[in-house]
Amino acid sequence: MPLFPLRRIASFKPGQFIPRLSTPYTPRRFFYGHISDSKMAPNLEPFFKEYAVAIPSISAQDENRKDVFRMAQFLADELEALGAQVEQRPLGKQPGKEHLDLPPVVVARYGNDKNKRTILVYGHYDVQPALKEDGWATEPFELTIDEKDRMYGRGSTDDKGPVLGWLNVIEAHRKAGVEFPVNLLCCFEGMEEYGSEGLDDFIKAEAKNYFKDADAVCISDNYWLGTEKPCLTYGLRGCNYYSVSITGPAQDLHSGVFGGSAHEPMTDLVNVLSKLVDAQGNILIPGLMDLVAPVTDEEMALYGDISYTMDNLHESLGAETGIHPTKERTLMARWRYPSLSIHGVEGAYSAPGAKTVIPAKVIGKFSIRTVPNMESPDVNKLVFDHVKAEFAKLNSKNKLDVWLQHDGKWWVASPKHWNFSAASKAVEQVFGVAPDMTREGGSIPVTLTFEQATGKNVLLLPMGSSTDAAHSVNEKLDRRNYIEGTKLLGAYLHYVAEEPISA
Ligand SMILES: C[C@H](N)C(=O)N[C@@H](Cc1c[nH]cn1)C(=O)O
Ligand SMILES: [Zn+2]
Ligand SMILES: [Zn+2]
Repeated sequence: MPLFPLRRIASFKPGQFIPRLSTPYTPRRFFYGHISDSKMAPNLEPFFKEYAVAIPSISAQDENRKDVFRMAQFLADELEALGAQVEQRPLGKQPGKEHLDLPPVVVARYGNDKNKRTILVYGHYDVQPALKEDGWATEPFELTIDEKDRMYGRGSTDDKGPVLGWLNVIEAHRKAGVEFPVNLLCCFEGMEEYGSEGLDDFIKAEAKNYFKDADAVCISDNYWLGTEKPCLTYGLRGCNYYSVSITGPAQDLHSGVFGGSAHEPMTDLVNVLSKLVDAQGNILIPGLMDLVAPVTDEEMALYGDISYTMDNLHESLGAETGIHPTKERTLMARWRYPSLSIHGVEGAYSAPGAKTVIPAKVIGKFSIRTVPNMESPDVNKLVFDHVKAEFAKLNSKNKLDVWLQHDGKWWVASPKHWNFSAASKAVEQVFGVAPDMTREGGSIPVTLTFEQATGKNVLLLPMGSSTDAAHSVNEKLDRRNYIEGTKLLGAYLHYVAEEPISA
């Protein structure tokens, strides 16, 4: 494959004419839902309000399930319009919530040339919850672009931007009249932010069917370590998500009448939660750290070379509240040690004001990010035993229950594979630097499943940067990352086509 088409794809700019293209190239899909951007406005469709960031496809909230389905339909329609063969595969009912259908997996094939490599790309079209009242400066489901070309909106970086990046790559090739370098298989799911319910079985079933031609897998669903230098990622932490409920009185109580004379669920819960993790991030569950693989000298030597500073951490935190004094210790805490986070309490009074209520039932939520060699059943046993033992020490007459909501496995692979070499060359082509090789603190539950079920190498190729605030308020994707990231995905596919077949 000559480099010419690659250069052409990798060097166009938004709004710039490229050969054989009658209109300026604009990755228009992402800009549906946004009208005031003058550069993009001429290319917007009149029905813009319906799409992409504008669809609140929140998988964790039952009332948004219809929106998750709408988002699947949007993607399927877009892929079909681009000439892909698309199917929406049902996954059945949601376990534990049988009144809800799981959103479909949108699978697609673009190209079926036996002489080309086949790349399977995975992404997710569901998003985390978001409310303006959480502290967003703009409406979370209206894409808003500021004067620094930062594109704000829930899902912008996690993971609608990267998913649409793959579609933009197809569109760019079609508009430019450039032959597509590989066959592309797409697998886009709608439950990733809720533990990828149902997808493991689907991947295992399709590994030797729909995905059988895949030569390698690429996932664009994580972030650079900083804001300037891209990275390729070869490891993820897992995630075990727990709920602990405490119930007592038959209904909420007046604290003046019952305070001091009844065991209070919220008091018990706060006591139990305080025994999980200390203020320095140390997990207080006996035996848990014994499950963690020891650090080797070889691994220790890797951290120093990574382009990361404490300033990068402070920039993405928006504060100087890091726990550890050095970048090495910070990266290890994020990549290779477990962490325990307390996320919230259902049933507790959280509105402004001073209501003097004693909640009758509260449910605390926490999760543990897991690492090699922690196995989920071992972690669960230690968690359940510890929570029950700490509750027993309170001598409360309330009732406690603790359970696992969902778990996802950690993953660490070898980056010594043509899949990573191709991505590395693409980063150098598009950004002019060699990428850092990183692991990631977040979780993409199906990564290991793809690796094991297909037997193929899996690469994580992120588009967004460390300041994107995924899962937080004011999530954004910089326009530069979106445009250059789209080029990166395209260039990667061209380099994949050039990698020696024997590798
Ligand atoms: C890294 C990826 N973009 C992501 O955000 N994954 C989620 C997946 C999840 C949700 N519950 C458990 N895992 C994450 O890491 O929180
Ligand atoms: Zn994601
Ligand atoms: Zn996410």
